[in-house]
Amino acid sequence: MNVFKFGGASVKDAAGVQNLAGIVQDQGKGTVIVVSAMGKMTNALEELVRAYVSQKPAETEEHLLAIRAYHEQIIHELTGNFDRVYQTLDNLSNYLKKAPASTYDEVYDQIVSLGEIMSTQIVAAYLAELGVPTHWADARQLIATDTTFREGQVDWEETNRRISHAVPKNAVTVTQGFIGQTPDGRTTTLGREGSDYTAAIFAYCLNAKSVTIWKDVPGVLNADPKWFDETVLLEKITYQDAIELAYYGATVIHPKTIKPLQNKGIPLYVRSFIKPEAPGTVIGNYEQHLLIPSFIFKINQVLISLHPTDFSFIAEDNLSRIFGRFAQAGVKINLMQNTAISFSVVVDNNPDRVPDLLELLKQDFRVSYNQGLELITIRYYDQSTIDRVLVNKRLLLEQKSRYTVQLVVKDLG
Ligand SMILES: Nc1ncnc2c1ncn2[C@@H]1O[C@H](COP(=O)(O)OP(=O)(O)O)[C@@H](O)[C@H]1O
Ligand SMILES: N[C@@H](CC(=O)OP(=O)(O)O)C(=O)O
Repeated sequence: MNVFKFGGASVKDAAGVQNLAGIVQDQGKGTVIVVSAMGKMTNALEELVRAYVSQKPAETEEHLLAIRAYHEQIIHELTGNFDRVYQTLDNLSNYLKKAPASTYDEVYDQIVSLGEIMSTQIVAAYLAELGVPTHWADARQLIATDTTFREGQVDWEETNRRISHAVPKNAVTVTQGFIGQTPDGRTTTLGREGSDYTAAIFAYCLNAKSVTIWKDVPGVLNADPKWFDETVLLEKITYQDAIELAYYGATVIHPKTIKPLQNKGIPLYVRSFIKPEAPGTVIGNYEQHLLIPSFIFKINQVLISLHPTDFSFIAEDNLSRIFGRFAQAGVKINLMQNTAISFSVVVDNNPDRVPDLLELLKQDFRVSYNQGLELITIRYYDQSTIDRVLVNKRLLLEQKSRYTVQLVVKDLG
């Protein structure tokens, strides 16, 4: 049994859905297909949430209409029974008529999760129309999480129990990435880009033979082609290297994806949905680590520096307070460095979270911050690779370990 994951880019329009069907039709029954929201729908739904929670009816309506039109356009170009998609759109419209009744993050999950619900309803209806025996599985009833909205933590035992009974052998199962449910039935999401992780959860629970994530790139490259002109396809990668690359921000794979697969020795293929016959990249149990340097760029970073307001050093008590504040604000640390009397942290400049974090930190520390920075990570670096990425950049902070260097820079261009 194999698990396939199709991200938003692969199903951004009707041609994408048809292409997916072409790839899936060659597969045996029993295959599980995990699908993300279509195109940039998650971003569009996020904007809808912002308008709705801040009670701007005209803006809310405008976003809703755009979301409806986008899905209707795709449906119009396909054949199949899409009643369930219209039902979901109507449910969303009704939900928005009432005033927001819970926290921002909880409302976010109830709304944003519908992107995945609609994409899978479209894909399942289209596959069924082509005569593929199709089973639409509701991932909310399979992936059990806690109540950490927008970053649901998976209850593996319960999820395993549910998934192992939920996948028929005589059909292709179509399910949603990115979403789950709390014990009392409220929808959660697993964190942005979390559909790869869903594929790994299904594969783990079903002891799958392999997972394939279908992307708009030939496989895992040694740098994001959006930033680098000359990239090299990495044909084979160890789980360890893949975890490190994803952890440092190579967005081609969600960082939580690898560990469950590594634990069961399930290979992860990253292949091109544009050129499905090409072998792509395989991640597995190999001896040899990568032989060429890999580059990871993260833009829109903010460097936050903290200084105690009294005469204390940055020692255990201050550190535990600092980490507590980051956890409270739900902000992940990309890099940290301390001296005796200061502590510097680099994080993604998320407008939903960073302003609250700064307020929390100001309660205990003198805080300064520097926005609009880039974080460059090079795995298997040497001096020439560092020199290459520093052209036209001002270096603010550098951190080296045996295999990895991280550079916080300001673009001077
Ligand atoms: N090392 C890398 N190798 C290949 N692609 C990368 C790498 N790092 C970042 N990317 C980016 O990842 C994108 C694919 O991931 P993503 O957009 O999340 O796909 P999907 O929405 O299908 O899940 C590529 O278009 C590419 O720009
Ligand atoms: N749709 C969600 C989950 C996801 O993983 O999407 P994608 O596979 O398109 O990156 C998001 O955009 O965050």
